Amino acid sequence: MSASVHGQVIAAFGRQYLTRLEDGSELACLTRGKKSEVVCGDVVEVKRTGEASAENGAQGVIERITPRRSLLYRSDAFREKLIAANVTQIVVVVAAEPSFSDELLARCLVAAHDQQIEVLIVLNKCDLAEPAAQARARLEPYRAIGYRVLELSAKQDVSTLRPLLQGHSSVLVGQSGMGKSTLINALLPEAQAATREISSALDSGKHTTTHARLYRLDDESSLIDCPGVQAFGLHHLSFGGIEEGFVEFAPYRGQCRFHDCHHLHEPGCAIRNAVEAGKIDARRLELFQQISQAGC
Ligand SMILES: Nc1nc2c(ncn2[C@@H]2O[C@H](COP(=O)(O)OP(=O)(O)OP(=O)(O)O)[C@@H](O)[C@H]2O)c(=O)[nH]1
Ligand SMILES: [Zn+2]
Repeated sequence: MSASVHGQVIAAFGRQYLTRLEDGSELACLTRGKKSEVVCGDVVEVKRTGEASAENGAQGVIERITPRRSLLYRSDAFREKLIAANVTQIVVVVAAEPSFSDELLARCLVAAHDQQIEVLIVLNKCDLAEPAAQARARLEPYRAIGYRVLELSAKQDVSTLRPLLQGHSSVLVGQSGMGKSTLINALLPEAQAATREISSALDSGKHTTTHARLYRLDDESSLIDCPGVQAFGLHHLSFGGIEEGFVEFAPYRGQCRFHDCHHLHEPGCAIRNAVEAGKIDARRLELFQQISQAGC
């Protein structure tokens, strides 16, 4: 029996995982049991189980997941979908066009706040002047409440993004079409090659574009690319948890007339009063109402 070694999950393909071990080598692994709770970014204890065979690429088994610094996940009433573990920063990619969902953005920010993960919003395709101006205006409320917004054009230059990834374990999320792949390829020209290698190590090339991957940028920095998200359910968060994720509500929380105010139509609502006074953006309250009333 060989001893366990530590590694980090760098790709997840269904129930198969590629791990990078402490010595830099990579090992394809399975988990024990049926339910797969392992996610990209997890630091795991791995036991070697032998050489790969033609029908089974697995060469190790994940014995244990070490405690996570953070866990980003989405959920609906039925299931949870893990996104990334141990990240310190979420990079939400939106684009000048096609038009991005500000509800999805708001949901990502709530999830990040819950896990105490830093947020960076990247507005891509800023070479498209007119749509970029409109997108910038939609992001203005986010800047105003303190979120960092970096404008760039992934097709032209991503050098301004690099220093903001330094020292972080970042996860890149965004709707399909926002230019996430273009961004990754510009940051990591070797990423496409890595993807090919990973898919040959696991699962013979299936699912190449549909699962998360972790890329190392340097010794202190890494980047997880995950599939385009269209929905970000927050079923796992309470009303209060969602409220906290609307950070600009903080000064007014607990000041409504009713202790259990939902900030909908109740009289004496401090949040609605703040909107009327121009202290809170009206669209943000609308998003809060949508998200908190959606039941997830
Ligand atoms: N004008 C312009 N177009 C861009 C830029 N970045 C990406 N695009 C285009 O936007 C489209 C979507 O880009 P992708 O990188 O495939 O987007 P994605 O977010 O990875 O989308 P999925 O692969 O569907 O998840 C492509 O046609 C890109 O060429 C940019 O900076 N400027
Ligand atoms: Zn209220």
